[in-house]
Amino acid sequence: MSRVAIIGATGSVGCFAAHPISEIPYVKEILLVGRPGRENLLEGITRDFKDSYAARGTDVALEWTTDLKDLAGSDVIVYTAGVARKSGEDRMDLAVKNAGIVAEAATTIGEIAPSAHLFMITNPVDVMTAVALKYSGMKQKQVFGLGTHLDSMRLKSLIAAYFKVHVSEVHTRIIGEHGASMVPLWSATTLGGIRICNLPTFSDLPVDRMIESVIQGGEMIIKYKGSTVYGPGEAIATLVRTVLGNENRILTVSTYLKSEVHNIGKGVCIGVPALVNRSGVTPIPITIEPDEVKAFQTSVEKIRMNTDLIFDRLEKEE
Ligand SMILES: NC(=O)C1=CN([C@@H]2O[C@H](COP(=O)(O)OP(=O)(O)OC[C@H]3O[C@@H](n4cnc5c(N)ncnc54)[C@H](O)[C@@H]3O)[C@@H](O)[C@H]2O)C=CC1
Ligand SMILES: O=C([O-])CC(=O)C(=O)O
Repeated sequence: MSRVAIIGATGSVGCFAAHPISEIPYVKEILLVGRPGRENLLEGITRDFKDSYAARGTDVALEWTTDLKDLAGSDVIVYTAGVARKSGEDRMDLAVKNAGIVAEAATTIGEIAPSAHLFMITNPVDVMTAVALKYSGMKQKQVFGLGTHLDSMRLKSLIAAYFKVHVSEVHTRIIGEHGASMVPLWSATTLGGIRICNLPTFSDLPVDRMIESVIQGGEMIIKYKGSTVYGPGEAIATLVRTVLGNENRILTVSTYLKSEVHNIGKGVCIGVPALVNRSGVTPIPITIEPDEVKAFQTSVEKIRMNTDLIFDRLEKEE
């Protein structure tokens, strides 16, 4: 039975994620981690959750801490701490601020919990995954980010609604940046197991409008309600369950690339299909259409440039 720690647990996403994570059958302990000075808030959140566990009949031990040393023995560490964007900002605008926070925490995590899986949520998530990987010194398999999994779920929902089918009938994938340069893989999108491009109605599908809606998905929610919570929270729980349950699912997460996608992106952390199980995350080799290759190349270069800028800055600050 496993122990999951959530760093940034007083924040919107970290706090909500504790709820679906507590429903995962393999989870026995949850540790909520917050900053010093937030003790009362952490105690309040913990008491409130414990009431919900009693009401639901959940047998999970829930504790809180402000000391990263308590991360020892964690199987998965979900990292949600840092600044969130406001409406009108780009996720990349958070890079400088969040990189400093992530680098410091990742260094400690690498020392305290070197065999845990470190699962990054903080934005810009692809760059933060690279920072966490470098500063934790942990293995590539162990450090991964939510990447374009949530974007893929947003597209899945739009396609299911368009065709009026259950979401489970739709398989789709967005790769690349968790941001404006994301790349939808229509070539890998199926409806009831049939490639969507082979459906007579495919030409009517408003693909550009759908992708624009996914790109703007987070922005619109932030504009209307302040933060995205339930989508990311459930998506986080899916990844935690897949790792702890050794479920061998193929999910689109941000991971360290070698040559898996047409030899593009060596050394960059970015969203690609990956096998996810108890040993961690392994990108799977794929072949995609020429226009998708081109778009992925553009997305990779954007993330590479921003990651390099952040690494330079962090090195100068050291
Ligand atoms: N990858 C994805 O799909 C998603 C990523 N996010 C990202 O997750 C992060 C958290 O989002 P929210 O929970 O909405 O933000 P929030 O503002 O509600 O919570 C932020 C949390 O980080 C902590 N924090 C802030 N500054 C810190 C510092 N200097 N050191 C340590 N901890 C610090 C706060 O105490 C709080 O617990 C943001 O970067 C956001 O962009 C959010 C949703 C989805
Ligand atoms: O949009 C944001 O800033 C939060 C996020 O990454 C998402 O919900 O996709």
